[in-house]
Amino acid sequence: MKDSISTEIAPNVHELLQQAIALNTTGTVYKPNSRSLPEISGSPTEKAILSWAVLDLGMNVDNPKQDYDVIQVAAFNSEKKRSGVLIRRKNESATHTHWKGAAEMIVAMCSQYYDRSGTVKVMDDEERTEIGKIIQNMAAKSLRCIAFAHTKIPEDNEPVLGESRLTLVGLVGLKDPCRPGVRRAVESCIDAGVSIKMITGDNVFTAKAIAIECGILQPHEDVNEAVIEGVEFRNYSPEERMEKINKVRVMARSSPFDKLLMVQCLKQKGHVVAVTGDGTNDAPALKEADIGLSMGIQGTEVTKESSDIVILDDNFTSVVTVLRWGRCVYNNIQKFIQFQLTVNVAALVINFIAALSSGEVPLTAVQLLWVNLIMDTFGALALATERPTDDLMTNPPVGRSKPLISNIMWRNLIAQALYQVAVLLTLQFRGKSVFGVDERVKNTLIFNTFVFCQVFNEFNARKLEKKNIFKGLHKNKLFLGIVGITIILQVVMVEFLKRFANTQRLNWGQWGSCIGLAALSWPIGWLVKWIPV
Ligand SMILES: Nc1ncnc2c1ncn2[C@@H]1O[C@H](COP(=O)(O)OP(=O)(O)OP(=O)(O)O)[C@@H](O)[C@H]1O
Ligand SMILES: [Ca+2]
Repeated sequence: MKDSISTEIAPNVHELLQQAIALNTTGTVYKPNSRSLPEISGSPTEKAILSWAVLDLGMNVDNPKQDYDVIQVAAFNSEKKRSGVLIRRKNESATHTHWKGAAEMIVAMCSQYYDRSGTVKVMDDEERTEIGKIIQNMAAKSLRCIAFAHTKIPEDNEPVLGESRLTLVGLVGLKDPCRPGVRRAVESCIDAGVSIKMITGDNVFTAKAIAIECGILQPHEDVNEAVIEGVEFRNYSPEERMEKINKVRVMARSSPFDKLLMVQCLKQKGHVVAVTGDGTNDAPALKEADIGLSMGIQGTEVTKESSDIVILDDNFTSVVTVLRWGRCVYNNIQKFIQFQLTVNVAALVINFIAALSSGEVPLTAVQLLWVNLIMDTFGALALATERPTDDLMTNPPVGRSKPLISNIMWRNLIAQALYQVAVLLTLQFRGKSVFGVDERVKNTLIFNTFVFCQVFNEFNARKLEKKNIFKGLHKNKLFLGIVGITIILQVVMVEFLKRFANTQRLNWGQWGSCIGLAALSWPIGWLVKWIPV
């Protein structure tokens, strides 16, 4: 196989290619000793080209380095998408220019080409279209197409790194296969209401093929508006850009500025934007994005510095994990806030009304401190440690301008707070006659009912929307532990800490009433969830 490739290339072309690959590169080949495999490093593209030359063509990249001096270098950048060198053979005065880069751009700089036998031919229009087709065909197979071009500058001419009238040496197609799991990750993101856009430096055809491969585009859909080139996007008026941006899903041949522009437009549209990237050319977009995710292994230092999250394993599927945990934390904070506000509203109202009407408050300072402990520390531990569930990934994303306390939360909160206030005020004003007890026992009844209302409501708070509040409960040991400890401590407060907590012992019937009243918050919570908001 190796031999068949290298013998198909004419000797003079082979030599030019060897110069081009060995001298016009930022990658390196290191061979510790003659028997070990060479270690190749550099950017992914450089690495691919060097390993093709060394391993498949059996080229020696050290020879050209010894024979030639590099006089001038035009380094690769994302704007120009090509790199060039000006070289001179030692003890000769003629110089050679080598260019390598994005195929159609390099071909546009050529006026001649080497044919199969290694003779130079003029590139007329017909051949130009033919070469264009070859590039397109390679791209349609999701290959990144790189072209090599050369020109010899005679000794009496001034040696400059010219960009025209070159001779095309050859084309190579590089495959960057879609990593396993990416397709599924893209799917999960789309299901979660996140739209995915691919911005790449590759040409339109390669970009389209890769986008189809990883599920960003569907194979047979009309991609007229979905695929766009960087220049086209750049040259739109701001209004046009705003109008089209939602439809664009793939942007090809983009410069770093195009990437940045895309993020700015999306943000202006009111979207929350996350960007992933590895190269220096992604840094501006990463910095501008709401969430910048960089790659830990391939990523350059600049990229990592500009990002908020570094994905250590370079795996796109980790984006889904980030999304999942991000939503989980947000959701847990919402649950906690809803729970806290309910307790606060209820405690405030009952003490306020009681103080106004009788001048005495039913809940003492120690009791309120205890309640505070339940809702702050214990509540946070119980509710905020809930692990992500699958249905988080089927909800639409929360918009930039959505309030933290949603209507759903207000609904649940108001219902529970109203119920608690109603029960506690009834106890305050009718408790003594209904239960036939004195002031102190009545106050203990209020305190005990109030605490148990929170215990039951803690279960309600586990789900903001779902009616089954017990789902996954057995997996949350911490929650169950906290509830258990709260109940035990409450019994101790009421039954044994009379002096400290200002309480009176309650009999079985009174305990039953407190718990029964509090338990009603479950059916109330369930009923309330039928009210659409
Ligand atoms: N080392 C290189 N030398 C010459 N041309 C290159 C080199 N690397 C990439 N190219 C060309 O530039 C294009 C990629 O440009 P750029 O690096 O701006 O894109 P990108 O979006 O960062 O791509 P990716 O992250 O997939 O590498 C490629 O399609 C290729 O034609
Ligand atoms: Ca890149």
